[in-house]
Amino acid sequence: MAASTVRTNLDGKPLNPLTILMIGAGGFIGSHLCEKILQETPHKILALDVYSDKIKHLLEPESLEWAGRIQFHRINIKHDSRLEGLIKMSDLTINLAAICTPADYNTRPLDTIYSNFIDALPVVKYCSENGKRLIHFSTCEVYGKTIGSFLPKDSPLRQDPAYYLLKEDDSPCIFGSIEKQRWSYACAKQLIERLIYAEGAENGLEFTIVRPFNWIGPRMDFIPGIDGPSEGVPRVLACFSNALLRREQLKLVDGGESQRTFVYIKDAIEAVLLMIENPDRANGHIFNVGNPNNEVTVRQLAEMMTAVYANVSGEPALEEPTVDVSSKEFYGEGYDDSDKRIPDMTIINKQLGWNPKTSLWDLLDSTLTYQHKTYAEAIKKVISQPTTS
Ligand SMILES: NC(=O)c1ccc[n+]([C@@H]2O[C@H](COP(=O)([O-])OP(=O)(O)OC[C@H]3O[C@@H](n4cnc5c(N)ncnc54)[C@H](O)[C@@H]3O)[C@@H](O)[C@H]2O)c1
Ligand SMILES: O=C(O)[C@H]1O[C@H](OP(=O)(O)OP(=O)(O)OC[C@H]2O[C@@H](n3ccc(=O)[nH]c3=O)[C@H](O)[C@@H]2O)[C@H](O)[C@@H](O)[C@@H]1O
Repeated sequence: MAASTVRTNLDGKPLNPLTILMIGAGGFIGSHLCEKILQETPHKILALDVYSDKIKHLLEPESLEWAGRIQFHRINIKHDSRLEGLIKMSDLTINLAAICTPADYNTRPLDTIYSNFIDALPVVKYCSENGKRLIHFSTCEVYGKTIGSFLPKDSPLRQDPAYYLLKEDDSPCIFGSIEKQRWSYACAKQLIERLIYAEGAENGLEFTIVRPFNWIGPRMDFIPGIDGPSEGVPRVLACFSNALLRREQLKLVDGGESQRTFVYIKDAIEAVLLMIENPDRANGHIFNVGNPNNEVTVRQLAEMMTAVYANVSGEPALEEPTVDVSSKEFYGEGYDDSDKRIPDMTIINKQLGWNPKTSLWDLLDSTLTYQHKTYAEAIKKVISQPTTS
């Protein structure tokens, strides 16, 4: 960034350098957000996480252009008295910390609820008490299931956007029964959203809530047995990448009929930077951030990833690249699913003028090129090792 450039926000006001406390900076979204802020803005980051592997390249070597603008704090927000001090030192707090892999929601519901609700409480409280701005990461899962999912399969109303389009200020939150522990995450996220909203209404907290719709790209989650637990189940991008790298079949849960819209992480991060730098337009709002043009069923996603990976790796795809598995077998008791997730973009368009750019083919191409370069050799080594009995 040229030192002489005067950066302005969407209303033409000059931008002053901010100190940003980023909680969960060492995760997938945090690592991309740190990169963007360091490369394109003069802001300082206090990066807080229990892990730093995904931002190691930003922390060292110290000779990098942004040395001095990022400081890592290895802190668990569950129990650390330094949290309030860091919030006080910052102009803005961004909270990304969460357990957010669906395999955990029904198998570790207590950890999921504590992580997404209880552990976020002090962050909200300290921001509110100290008059500090908060950008909190929620999820599109707060919408749960669509109204249309309760209609008969052949109902023409299912084609009507009124029955599936997810709107921040209008759509209801529809979860399954309490035994369906899948919804522990969505419910905890919904309650923290309501608490933040109430802090805004009653105590004047300046807040923005982000609802990401399946952001994907490099550094998402982990590859089991390589940089994560060998029995771990990450989100779908990493599950399918892992299978492709190992030349195993991609598992389609309950037929792979659920639909998702995927957005490229680099497009989504542009939206977050707009929120950071335009508080007058972002405060008090909840924003869907997704790409309504990139909708596929999970089965279609598997087919696309198989085709792209064959191209990227130069290895032909398996003759039968996918296999059906039941959700009970894959995730265990208590799993349930969102049927369809299309974000309404009216609010983010109006407030921030943001639109996603990258097609699903293009984002899968760059992401799977990254996965191949990063993991293919390591996987080959693991596979060639004799297994111990
Ligand atoms: N990736 C997506 O598409 C997506 C979609 C919806 C919502 N979200 C939300 O966005 C946020 C970030 O998601 P992500 O994909 O980067 O997940 P991630 O798991 O990669 O990142 C979360 C980070 O928070 C850290 N963390 C968790 N608990 C902590 C604690 N107690 N103290 C300190 N650090 C802690 C983790 O170590 C991790 O680095 C989450 O709140 C998630 O619910 C993400
Ligand atoms: O990314 C989001 O916007 C949100 O949604 C995700 O939830 P989900 O999309 O259900 O999670 P994925 O693991 O990405 O699964 C997507 C779909 O693929 C299916 N799947 C997953 C993995 C697999 O190997 N096979 C498979 O068919 C799942 O059953 C689900 O229908 C996670 O809950 C969160 O990270 C986040 O809040």
